[in-house]
Amino acid sequence: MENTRPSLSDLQANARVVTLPMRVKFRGILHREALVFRGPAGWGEFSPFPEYGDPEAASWLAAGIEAAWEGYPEPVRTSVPVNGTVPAVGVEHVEKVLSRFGEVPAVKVKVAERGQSVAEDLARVAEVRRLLPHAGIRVDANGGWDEATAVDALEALAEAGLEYAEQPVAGIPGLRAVRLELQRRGIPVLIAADESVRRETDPLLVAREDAADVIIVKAAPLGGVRRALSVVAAAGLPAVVSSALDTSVGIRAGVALAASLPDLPYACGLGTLSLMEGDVTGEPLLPDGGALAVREVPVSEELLERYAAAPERQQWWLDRLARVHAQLASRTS
Ligand SMILES: O=C(O)CCC(=O)C1=CC=C[C@@H](O)[C@@H]1C(=O)O
Ligand SMILES: [Mg+2]
Repeated sequence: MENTRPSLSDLQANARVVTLPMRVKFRGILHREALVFRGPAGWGEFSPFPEYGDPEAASWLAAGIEAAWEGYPEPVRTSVPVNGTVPAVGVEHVEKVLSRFGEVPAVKVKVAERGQSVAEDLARVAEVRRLLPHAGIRVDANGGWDEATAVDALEALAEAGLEYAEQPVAGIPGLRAVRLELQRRGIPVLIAADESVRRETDPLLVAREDAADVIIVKAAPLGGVRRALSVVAAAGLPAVVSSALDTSVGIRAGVALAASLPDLPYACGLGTLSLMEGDVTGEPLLPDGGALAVREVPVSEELLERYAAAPERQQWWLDRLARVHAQLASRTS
């Protein structure tokens, strides 16, 4: 992709930094910052979470460059099913959060939030089950449980009927141990790996180690749609496409990935614009009838201005862009 790699000044020429307000706290934040840039093939996004280091952020930049300089592969479907996403809110807020997604075939519920108990997780999941008796339910612990707590919690949660449990514990050995213990006890919960795919140097290790039944794939941390497609093909496990809490520009990449996968057995975690108050387009990629259309995203100059980040945050992102661009340039492939 050497000939499609833009120079730093190519990227800077059309780069914009936004701070988008969120409707509900997610990952502990109420504002999502993102840098978007325009290239010959359209808009791309560069929005690694602020705490991520430059080497990890390089894959996110590769994904943005793919979008803006190469475009996406041919889709094999015209829309992709999406799940609703329920952050670690109190039971009394679940209905309101769910209402923002409309009708969805599945719901992902965040669990194991720091400072909360398994009882609170069980109550949140039970409330989703009460409100949506027929939806698929999956939980995401973001590695927040230890092994013993994970097995006990999943035994209790299994009663709600889970599609899978995403990253119940941190790390590949832990995932493998929990998966084996669930099997040994006959607890019917599949294990999905998220951080153990996107934050490992080798995204295929978790599959080789037999540590998961399902992999979560995100276009930005995996270095773009084409790279994510090859990870899925090589892993040989069912894949769930999910968002990185992106603007509609980044969600478009997730949609392209989901639309190009030969098999799409699960609803995608790409409905997250329902958690956001602002976006860079007047036509956000929001779920409609439980699905997102595979379509382009017209970026709005007016919204780029309305949500423009404060000058010091713009500078922070532009400095980061320069450092990470240098990282990417120093890689051989
Ligand atoms: O998968 C979904 O339903 C929504 C996306 C989502 O949960 C996430 C997006 C971005 C960062 C992560 O903390 C989180 C995840 O862990 O999957
Ligand atoms: Mg996750």
